[in-house]
Amino acid sequence: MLKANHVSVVYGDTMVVQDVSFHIAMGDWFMILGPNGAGKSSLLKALTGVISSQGKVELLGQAVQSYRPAERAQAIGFLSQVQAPSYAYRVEDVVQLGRYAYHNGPFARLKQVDQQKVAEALALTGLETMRQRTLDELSGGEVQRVFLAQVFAQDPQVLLLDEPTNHLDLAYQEEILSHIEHWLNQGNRAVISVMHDLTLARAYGNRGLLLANGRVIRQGNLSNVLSSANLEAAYGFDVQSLMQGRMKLWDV
Ligand SMILES: Nc1ncnc2c1ncn2[C@@H]1O[C@H](COP(=O)(O)OP(=O)(O)OP(=O)(O)O)[C@@H](O)[C@H]1O
Repeated sequence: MLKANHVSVVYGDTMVVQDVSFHIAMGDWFMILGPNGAGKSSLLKALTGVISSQGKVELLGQAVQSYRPAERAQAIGFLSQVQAPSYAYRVEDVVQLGRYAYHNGPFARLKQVDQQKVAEALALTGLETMRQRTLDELSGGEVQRVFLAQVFAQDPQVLLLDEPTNHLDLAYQEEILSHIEHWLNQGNRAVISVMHDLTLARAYGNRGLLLANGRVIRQGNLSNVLSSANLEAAYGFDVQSLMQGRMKLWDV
């Protein structure tokens, strides 16, 4: 459903993503992994077509750069790393904005299908009872769920997520990722996410790639990608021994 062919991203005179190619099939949860500054977010943004890149990204057989903005928003849902609402919007208003791509302007009257998609998104994220509350009355994890509900309401075929569990405690991490997994399992969909937590990436993803200094160290099934040797090549130290040593702290 999505193919990246020889994608590179250049800022000024620095190439931060170098000649990356991969494909994603329906049902995949594809993880983009690697250390800080590796180029993960830049690659994700290049996939959406919102930043210019070299190479080609093809979504559903069409170059993503050639989509009109509304068409693109109907195909791709993008959840960025930082959600900083500057106004105390109501939960249902934020979720309804996910239907913006299907209308002429944000104040258009919602049709029955829009109401249904909003209701489904609120149900999928467990926000039905909070729909009248304002964002300033919610916890950080609940706010993250609201923005996830917004991209669910958008009803895209591919969801791009930049660190969806950032700043969330363990319970909320599991909750958000379970909601995404549930969404993915409804069929004809795919998820691509940038993740720092390698254990969560293993638990929820099936395929992915490991980036370091803008280059792919390895891609494919995560069990192969996340080998001890690949992790050491990407992070510059023995990641698996560190994680295993930390796990021993929990032995009683
Ligand atoms: N708009 C920009 N202009 C110039 N340089 C940028 C820009 N955005 C990111 N960079 C640089 O590009 C490199 C890759 O950044 P990117 O955010 O893609 O990395 P990342 O792997 O997502 O990092 P992190 O894990 O820290 O979020 C970094 O060196 C960063 O400083």
